[in-house]
Amino acid sequence: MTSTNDHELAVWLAEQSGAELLKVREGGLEGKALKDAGDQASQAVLARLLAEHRPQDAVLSEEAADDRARTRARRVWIIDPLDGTREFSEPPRDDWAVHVALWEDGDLVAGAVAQPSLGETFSTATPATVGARAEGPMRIAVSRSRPPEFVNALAERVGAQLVPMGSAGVKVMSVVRDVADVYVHAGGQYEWDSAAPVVVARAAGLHTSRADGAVLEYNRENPWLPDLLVCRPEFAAQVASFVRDEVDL
Ligand SMILES: Nc1ncnc2c1ncn2[C@@H]1O[C@H](COP(=O)(O)O)[C@@H](OP(=O)(O)O)[C@H]1O
Ligand SMILES: [Mg+2]
Repeated sequence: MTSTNDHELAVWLAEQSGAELLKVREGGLEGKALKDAGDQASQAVLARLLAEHRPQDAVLSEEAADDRARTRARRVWIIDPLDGTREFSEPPRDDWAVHVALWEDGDLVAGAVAQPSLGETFSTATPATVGARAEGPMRIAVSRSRPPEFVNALAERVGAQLVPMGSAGVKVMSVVRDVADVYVHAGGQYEWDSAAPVVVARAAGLHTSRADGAVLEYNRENPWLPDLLVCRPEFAAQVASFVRDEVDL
């Protein structure tokens, strides 16, 4: 790839890694061996290509030692080489993703979320348009393995259906794709789980915040960022006020 802007680079990186992950998945491994092979292969692709194409930039990755010098850097790539590792190891599930985000001077500025099994990449290079929502009750995307404790009470309060699926990126993109209206999470996550999905969702005009409505901050010394709300803007106040009133975050 020749020189390119950060938005296009994010897409290309996520798709290069996605192609590698599809190959790994065809390789006959299972269970933990497949998870580990996927994490390592995708990390290797992203680390190599970032070093080649953006040698000056810092990187925060789920799969690499955290060099805290990044907290003094102007530009930091925040990457999750394989989000939804569990689902990746359960073929033919398609709810896993590659996350590539760029943080610059205080906020997220570019990103891509590839869903290789769907052959789709969502990005800030070509922001998605979120159309009119499908008719019917509110749909809340939640973790299939670790849903927040309060989601059943929230669903009952607002008359919503729960839509369980793997991967934070896939759940955020489900709101972009009008498969869900809201993704709310609490109880644990790191910056790499939400950075790329959040910048892509913002570019599509969606609401993004902490679960209680507070501002999301990235490239902090401690990358623990345990809760998240991404939704159609019209649902943000209702969900965030439920979380503020009813949940100990
Ligand atoms: N309680 C928790 N603590 C730490 N990480 C969590 C978590 N709940 C979810 N996550 C992370 O968020 C991502 C999406 O999870 P889920 O599919 O359950 O919604 C996963 O990333 P990885 O697959 O990259 O590890 C998972 O590890
Ligand atoms: Mg992750």
